[in-house]
Amino acid sequence: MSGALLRSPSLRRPPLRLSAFPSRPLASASPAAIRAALAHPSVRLVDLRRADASEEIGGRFATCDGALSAVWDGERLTHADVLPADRSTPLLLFCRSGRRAAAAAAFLRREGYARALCGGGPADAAAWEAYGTRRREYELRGLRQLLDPASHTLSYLLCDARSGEALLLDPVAPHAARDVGAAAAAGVRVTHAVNTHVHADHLSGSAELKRRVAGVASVLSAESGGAADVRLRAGDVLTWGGGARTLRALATPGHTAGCLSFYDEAMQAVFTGDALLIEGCGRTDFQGGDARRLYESVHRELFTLPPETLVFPAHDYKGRSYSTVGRERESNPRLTLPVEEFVELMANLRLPRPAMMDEVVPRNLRCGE
Ligand SMILES: N[C@@H](CCC(=O)N[C@@H](CSS)C(=O)NCC(=O)O)C(=O)O
Repeated sequence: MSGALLRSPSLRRPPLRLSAFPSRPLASASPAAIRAALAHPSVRLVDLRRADASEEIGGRFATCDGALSAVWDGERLTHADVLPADRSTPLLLFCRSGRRAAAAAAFLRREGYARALCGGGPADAAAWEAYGTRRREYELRGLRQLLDPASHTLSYLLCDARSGEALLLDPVAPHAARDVGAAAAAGVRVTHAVNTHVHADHLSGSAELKRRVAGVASVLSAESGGAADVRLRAGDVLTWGGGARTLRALATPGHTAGCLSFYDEAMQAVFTGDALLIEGCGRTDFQGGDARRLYESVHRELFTLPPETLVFPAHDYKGRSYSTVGRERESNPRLTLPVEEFVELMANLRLPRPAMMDEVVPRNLRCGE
């Protein structure tokens, strides 16, 4: 059977019951219905976009406080388990214009989320207005989020159009050509390949980028014990983009001994490596890992940032794109535990060792050489 036939909705799904849907199933809810949903104490907001400059309108990425990140692949939510298990929870879905949200809301209603509503998006001014004070705007300043599906690593291309420079955070070796191409497409050239830590699950792309682009500097923390062109310490500020752009290194050890997070205050964003993940955190069972240290450093360095700060982790295993400091501080299921319970939980995760660890850690101590 052809792929097209296999994907045909009519063959895989029961026929639609129109009575189960709003009268305009592929339109956004009315502003009044959006306001009513927002007033519900257990409503969950779901953003179906990647936090990526391609989703900006007029140079601004607009979103809503507390929104969950989820992925709509055109047919389904790729990881439905990011949603609340209780299917009676009211869900207000949004994207850029409301198109993806409308299709996803209809899908979720079929899946039993009877109160899933399409809440439009920032390109639908009437619907977006209804979100009132929950709306928030960011300048992503040319950010591109790039995924390695094999290791679920999220790399970040930060572009500075004015200087023509770009910085790559946590590049993955097999994707060096893609990353250089993404920079070229944005009209910029990579100058820095920054590693939040010595990764254990994939080979750092820093060395491969250096081979492909003259003048790239690899960056790693000094505390990691590794070698790099630039070795940073906590509190150091990495300046790039012709001097116009900065990343402040925050010490967030505990997943490994030398983990740094990078704060871009102008972007209102923090790149957390494997220290803070969306609704999770990095494991602490190798490379100088220490659960208590992780807990304390995340609470001290990250949870004290402004709550609206966007959180960009180096991994997500459920396809999510971003979170915020406020959301993680309030509801991260691990890091909201009392410290002793957190330490015990982390000691009992029983995760398998990353398959490539023995091969990649020695090389990542040299930024992938
Ligand atoms: N299965 C993967 C490794 C998965 C894993 O261990 N992820 C790490 C980050 S990469 S070292 C982690 O900290 N996970 C936390 C968690 O709760 O999952 C592989 O084989 O490479």
